Amino acid sequence: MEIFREFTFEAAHRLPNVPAGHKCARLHGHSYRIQVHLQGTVDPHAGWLMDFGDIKAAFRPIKEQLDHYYLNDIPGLENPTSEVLAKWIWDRLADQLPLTAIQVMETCTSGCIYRGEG
Ligand SMILES: Nc1nc2c(c(=O)[nH]1)N=C([C@H](O)[C@H](O)COP(=O)(O)OP(=O)(O)OP(=O)(O)O)CN2
Ligand SMILES: [Zn+2]
Repeated sequence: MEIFREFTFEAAHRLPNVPAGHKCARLHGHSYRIQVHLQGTVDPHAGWLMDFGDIKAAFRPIKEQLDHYYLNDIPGLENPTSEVLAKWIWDRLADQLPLTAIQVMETCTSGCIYRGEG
């Protein structure tokens, strides 16, 4: 069984390593949507794998670091692509939750899914 919880935050960024003239080199912002996916077995009495509220509690300190900040200023996010951000979030949750995936949506149509691979 797999469950997920979605979170949102607003942040600004720019991508420092894109080719000259690329629009993403300019300062801009996104309404990020993050899905935290995890796996486990359903407790027969509770009827759930884990309380969604516990996922929310684990994500809270991450949201506090990201929401309404300039991502490039945050250690580890100097080049804040979706891919870098997904791994950054994974690395901060993996010791607390049985993660299967972190999905980052930068826009309604663009995002990435990180499953803990290298
Ligand atoms: N593989 C990646 N490609 C791009 C990333 C990224 O994180 N990983 N990021 C960006 C920019 O941050 C950009 O803001 C988002 O890209 P894009 O899908 O081009 O967004 P738009 O809203 O501008 O798309 P349009 O449909 O063209 O308006 C770029 N690439
Ligand atoms: Zn962007």
